[in-house]
Amino acid sequence: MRSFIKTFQTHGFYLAVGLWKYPQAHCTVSFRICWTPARNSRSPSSSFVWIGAIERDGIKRLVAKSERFLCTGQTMAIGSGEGTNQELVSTNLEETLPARKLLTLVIIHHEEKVLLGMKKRGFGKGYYNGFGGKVEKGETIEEAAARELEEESGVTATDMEKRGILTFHFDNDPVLWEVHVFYVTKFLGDPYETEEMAPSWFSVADIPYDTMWADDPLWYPLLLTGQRFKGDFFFTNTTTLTSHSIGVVESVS
Ligand SMILES: CNc1ncnc2c1ncn2[C@@H]1O[C@H](COP(=O)(O)OP(=O)(O)OP(=O)(O)O)[C@@H](O)[C@H]1O
Repeated sequence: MRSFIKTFQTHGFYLAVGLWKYPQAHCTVSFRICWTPARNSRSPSSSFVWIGAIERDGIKRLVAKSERFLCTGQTMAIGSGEGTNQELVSTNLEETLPARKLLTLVIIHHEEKVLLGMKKRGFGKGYYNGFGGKVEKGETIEEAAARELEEESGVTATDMEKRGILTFHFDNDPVLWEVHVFYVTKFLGDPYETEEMAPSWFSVADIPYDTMWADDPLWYPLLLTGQRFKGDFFFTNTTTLTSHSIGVVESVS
């Protein structure tokens, strides 16, 4: 985590400006706080105005407009509620970010065709998709992508490149799903049917979007034309896409 916080004093007011960067979580938290000094040491709370923003994957959200500030000596805490008995939300802003689950998705594009698998069980059963799954403890995202590809299709990628990050928000799940998308054109072995997936080749013009996740037609064209991208997708009832934002980016690392 990289961070800075600066405080200023002027005309009886204090001003704090801060910035936290969380490269691991692709996230930046910034804030400006203006507050009046505490009236006395037994009443350390003072009124203040807070303007904060969380920027994640290039998308900025305003997180708060005003709250109460607990200021005791050199320590500062962000709280909600009134008065000095306010509930402490967190002294560590990282804890206020929503939980994320990391997943991978590998798309093989070879000789004008795309390899997709019909999912035979579990999440997304009945849909064609690339190959992937959850990142397990102790492995990198790249290792997870290579492992899932081998487990689900029997092939080994030799030129895997990360090309996209997609965040899925489901209205029935507080955990965000962060899917790292990898592009492969070279591989070893012949794909075969496994317990989880039945693979087939499709020409680019015949990708079966009708039997795929609703977000897929929004980013496959970017992937297949050499672009890098980041997107946010909001689903209700697990499979209905209600809104989204997607953009081409320079780098996805
Ligand atoms: C919502 N829109 C979506 N659009 C496109 N692809 C989506 C997706 N949502 C999930 N995916 C992918 O679906 C796979 C699920 O993986 P999933 O079977 O749950 O993982 P894993 O193999 O680890 O599970 P089990 O071993 O069965 O527990 C995984 O590649 C993930 O990236």
